[in-house]
Amino acid sequence: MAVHVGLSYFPSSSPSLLHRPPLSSAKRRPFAVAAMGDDPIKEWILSEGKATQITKISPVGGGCINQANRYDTDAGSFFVKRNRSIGPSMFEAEALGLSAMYEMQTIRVPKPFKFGSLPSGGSYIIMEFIEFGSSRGNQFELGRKLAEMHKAGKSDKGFGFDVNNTIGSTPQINTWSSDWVQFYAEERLGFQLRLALDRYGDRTIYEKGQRLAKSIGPLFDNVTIEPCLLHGDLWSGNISSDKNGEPVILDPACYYGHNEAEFGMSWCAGFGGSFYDAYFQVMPKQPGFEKRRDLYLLYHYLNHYNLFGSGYRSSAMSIIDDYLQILQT
Ligand SMILES: Nc1ncnc2c1ncn2[C@@H]1O[C@H](COP(=O)(O)OP(=O)(O)OP(=O)(O)O)[C@@H](O)[C@H]1O
Repeated sequence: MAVHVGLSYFPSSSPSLLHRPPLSSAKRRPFAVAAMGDDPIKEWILSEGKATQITKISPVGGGCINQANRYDTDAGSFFVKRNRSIGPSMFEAEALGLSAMYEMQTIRVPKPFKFGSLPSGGSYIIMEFIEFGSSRGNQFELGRKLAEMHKAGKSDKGFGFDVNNTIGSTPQINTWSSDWVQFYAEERLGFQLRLALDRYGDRTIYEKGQRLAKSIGPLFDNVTIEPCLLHGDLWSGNISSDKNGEPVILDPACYYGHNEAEFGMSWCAGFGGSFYDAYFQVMPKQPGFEKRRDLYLLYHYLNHYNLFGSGYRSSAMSIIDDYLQILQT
């Protein structure tokens, strides 16, 4: 029997924070919802994927959260990720993020084809397979193309995204907001600070961090902030290049936000001078960029603290202390 799945974003077993009311289906579903057969991946590849035979299935290493495979067929290769325990909401968010970036036709991202539930539990996503080249690619091109994506990817709904997603495995709340400073203070910093309080009982970082979150307004004086489509989790593990040396970005946590927030993972992205030069040629540097830089690192340091423990606490705490001093709060 064909069963429709994925009619709500998050199954009832998911953390309630992830739940968002469904939007109108016409608006939010560029992908058909998968019907469940014995092997929905094979079924899709052999029907809409236009293959008549799958010649080889091989594992792809490198990811931590999901199991990845390459499917070779007579209609080309597909990249498939499976998660044995999480429902389709996570891959729906990945598909919507990839699709939003793909549509900009600026920087290369894999085209997402399908996501759905697995009959044995868990979920899958099928996307374009990209043959990676041997180099990390050209930093100048990466900066230029990323800036072009930021420039092209505008939103008339404000800051946020149509679905919540995850940053690492931490929920990332994307409820639309017209106010970036409030969005960043509450949905980014505030969310992580509450998590640190719940997870570690860390009242010091929570209270100081909340003081900072309420006082960041002056850091944005004289800046016009437009919502730009962000990859959201841009570190070296999610950056590659194709056979032609063109940059490719993968595994996003997309939302529309201030473009500078894209550099929040720069401490493990290896961006060099030519990357920033090219980026700012397309998206000029805004007044006060340097003084906001650490603020955007803070969200990811807090997330690393929440995900991986106390090794990241001091980095987050010293950013908070420095800003409290600068802002005299
Ligand atoms: N579209 C693609 N085509 C070919 N290979 C890919 C593609 N997307 C990802 N890969 C490769 O597969 C590996 C795993 O993918 P990915 O990082 O998306 O997995 P994940 O388990 O979801 O992520 P993570 O655990 O890193 O958050 C990547 O390191 C990359 O080398």
